[in-house]
Amino acid sequence: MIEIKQLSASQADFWTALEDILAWEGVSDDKVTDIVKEILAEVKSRGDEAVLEYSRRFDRVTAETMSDLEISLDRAKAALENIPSEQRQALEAAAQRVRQYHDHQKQSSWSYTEEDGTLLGQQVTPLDRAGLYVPGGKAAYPSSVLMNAIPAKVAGVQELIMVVPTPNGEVNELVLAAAAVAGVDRIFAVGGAQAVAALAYGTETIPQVDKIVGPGNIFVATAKGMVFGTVGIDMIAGPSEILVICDGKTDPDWIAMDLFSQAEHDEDAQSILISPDADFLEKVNASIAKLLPTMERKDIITTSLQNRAAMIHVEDMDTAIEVANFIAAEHLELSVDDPMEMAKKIRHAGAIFLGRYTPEALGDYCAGPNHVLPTSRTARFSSPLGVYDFQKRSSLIQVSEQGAQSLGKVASVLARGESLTAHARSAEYRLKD
Ligand SMILES: NC(=O)c1ccc[n+]([C@@H]2O[C@H](COP(=O)([O-])OP(=O)(O)OC[C@H]3O[C@@H](n4cnc5c(N)ncnc54)[C@H](O)[C@@H]3O)[C@@H](O)[C@H]2O)c1
Ligand SMILES: N[C@H](CO)Cc1c[nH]c[nH+]1
Ligand SMILES: [Zn+2]
Repeated sequence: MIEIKQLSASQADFWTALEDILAWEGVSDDKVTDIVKEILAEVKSRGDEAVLEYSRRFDRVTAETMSDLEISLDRAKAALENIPSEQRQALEAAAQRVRQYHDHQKQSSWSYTEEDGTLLGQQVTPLDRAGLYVPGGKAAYPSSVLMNAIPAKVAGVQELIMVVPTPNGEVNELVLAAAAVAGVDRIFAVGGAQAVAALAYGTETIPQVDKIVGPGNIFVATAKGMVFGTVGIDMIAGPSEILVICDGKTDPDWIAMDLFSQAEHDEDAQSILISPDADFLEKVNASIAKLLPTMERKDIITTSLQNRAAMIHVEDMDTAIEVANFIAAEHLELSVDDPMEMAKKIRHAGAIFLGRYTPEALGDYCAGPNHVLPTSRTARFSSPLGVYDFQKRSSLIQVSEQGAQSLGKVASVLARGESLTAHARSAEYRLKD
């Protein structure tokens, strides 16, 4: 019988117990840090040769040269032609919804003109070249291809370089088909820290990019953290998480399966249920015991639930909200009568799924919003991957002759206060008297 931690928000040590459950040990592993540092240094100095060596070692590919690891766009288009039509239609339907949603996020340049003719504003431009990391070690993620590539395309990024590991040299046809649907420009069958390093520093074959986006395991996340500064990154995403708040009136089998849906990603994934109804928590425990043996990935789910899941009993919904805001989960399901009212009180969550008919899984594939989301409590300060991650802003300043008189005096005083004489004189040269 699977043992899931049962907590009560009224127990004396509740908040410390919760913090223990939320702590993700993977983040502070010195061994991983050392391995990733070495991989980055080797790829930086030896380029393709090092990428090939690591791909042979970690992904067991048999490629002789880096060009063997480039997958042509014709190959991706052929994959799209050859997958079953049901899969092609699903990919295209999902892509269309993701595109439509992200179209709303596109930011435009803006400016305003002051009375004296001075113009101020921001010019919004896309990145030139983005690197898309598509995870592929334990499972293949065509949906992540769409979620990474489509916002970049909407932003107007000129070149999208996708990397994806192909364990044992096995290429996933749906991943390639998704790359064709989303308009990726180049694809390399490379994963892990070596892929991140290649995108960050560039190699003889893999072009250097301006920003690397996309989720991945601890090696990928650590590498992204280390190359930040050389290139931009979207976020450091940890294992998937789901938090469900339920009033006890949803079918317990539905809630059990929603918890499984994230647990099946990874042994380190986290699933938490909060309810004011103690009997309901028991019913979900029973559903879990009943449904677990039917799951294809029951071993991963079992480890994830045993190590990282929790059932939390609360006195009322206000406490449920307080706990949810503390957890700041990647995905938050509000399985209650009036989810919209409750959502107004949620301050921290990557994505909020409203109502009993909105399982998180629909957001993973086709609702439209991005599924690359802040994890490990980082929703307190970061947001879903979006078009804005592929756009940057330059300030626009055009001072009129008249404006230069008033601004010049202010700047001159402040510059002299900082003992920066060249600044002061530069402003003063434009003064008429
Ligand atoms: N947040 C999201 O949107 C999202 C989406 C999909 C997947 N995910 C998460 O992404 C992760 C994917 O992980 P994954 O492992 O399946 O694929 P991955 O592509 O992230 O990692 C596979 C790579 O890890 C490297 N690696 C493995 N063992 C290594 C070792 N001992 N030393 C050095 N390098 C090693 C290999 O190079 C391999 O190519 C999961 O945690 C999953 O939950 C998140
Ligand atoms: N739930 C994952 C993000 O945490 C995304 C995903 C891809 N495929 C299925 N799920
Ligand atoms: Zn998922």
